[in-house]
Amino acid sequence: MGVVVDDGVLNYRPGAFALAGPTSLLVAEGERARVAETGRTDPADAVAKALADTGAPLAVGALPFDVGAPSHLVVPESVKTGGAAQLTPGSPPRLTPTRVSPDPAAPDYAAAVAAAVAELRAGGPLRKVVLARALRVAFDTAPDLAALLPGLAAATPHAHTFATPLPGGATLFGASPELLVSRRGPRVVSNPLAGSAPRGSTPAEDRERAAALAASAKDLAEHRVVVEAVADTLAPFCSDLRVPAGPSLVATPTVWHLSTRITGELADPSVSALRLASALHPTPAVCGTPTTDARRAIARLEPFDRGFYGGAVGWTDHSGDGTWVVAIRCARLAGTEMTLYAGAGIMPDSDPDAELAETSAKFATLLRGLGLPPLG
Ligand SMILES: C=C(O[C@H]1C=CC=C(C(=O)O)[C@@H]1O)C(=O)O
Repeated sequence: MGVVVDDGVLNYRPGAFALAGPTSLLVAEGERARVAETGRTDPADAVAKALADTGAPLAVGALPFDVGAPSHLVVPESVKTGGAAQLTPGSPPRLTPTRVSPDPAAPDYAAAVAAAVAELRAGGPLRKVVLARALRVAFDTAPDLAALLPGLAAATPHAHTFATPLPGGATLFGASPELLVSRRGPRVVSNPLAGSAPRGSTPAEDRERAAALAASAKDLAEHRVVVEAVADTLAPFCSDLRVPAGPSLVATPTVWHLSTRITGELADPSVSALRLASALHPTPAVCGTPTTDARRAIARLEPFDRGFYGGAVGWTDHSGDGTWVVAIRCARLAGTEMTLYAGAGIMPDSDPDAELAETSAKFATLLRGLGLPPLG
């Protein structure tokens, strides 16, 4: 197998892996080898072995939210890469669902946030927890991802649009605004996001919301927790690590985020992108801090298994280069059932209604990009 470089438009076919960033595109098809299920261990060694055994240039796939669950990593049959981040251009199709049901219902999500706030204020170890909700959407006929992904990519030009097959025939797909880690030679980049506000409906309101987010003590503290965790994890791997003093603002079509781009030079160039991704995951942007307490709170307060939502999706090659994005703004498609996910970082001064509104704004990225009706 070789990597075919193609600067043109590349087609996505269902069952393939795709990761389309603002300046790059990778589409991988087929399954030459499945990397041995690796729950609770760092999968980087298993992937390196699979690449050495097969002589293949790279592996692709997904890490689940729960680090104790098996990852889904494969050595594909064929890989195409492109410089231009284009899937076949297209406008979003109109999807007509037969049923849309939130899980949990909005008042129950707000109650879970209130319970988390009470725990955060109680003086125990928990400092931040990310609580998610799901939207279960049913259709008469199975939606065609090949038709959906181009519209999603066009609607979210600054995100990484992705699709990755999951065990059992389902697919996780989405438009992640958050780079967990990329490695090119010795150069490492991570771009954590945390602290968010829905976009405004007029330019003036939009500017006000951005300014309020940039000045929000709650959101700045929520963001700092993530930046500190990412920097602390990367520091032992790096001879040089640059962490900006404060965050900047980035916008998705529906949400403002606080963002910090962290860059570094690897001290040991044999450390792969996947090893860095495994060390970083789960960051407090998807879990909370301390990690173990946050994971326990999530298990108690969320009524569903996250599966691969909140995990990581990406590729790593034989030289150790790779790109891994945080699996957010995403959905799981299994036949005629689609489950969308959105979470929010809960801090001691979180307002349950504001966190609910934040998750609704996050759902809107995907709903719009897929041509689904807005939340009622
Ligand atoms: C967990 C999600 O977002 C994370 C990433 C960016 C901002 C976040 C926030 O402000 O809460 C979350 O930490 C999600 O979109 O499902």
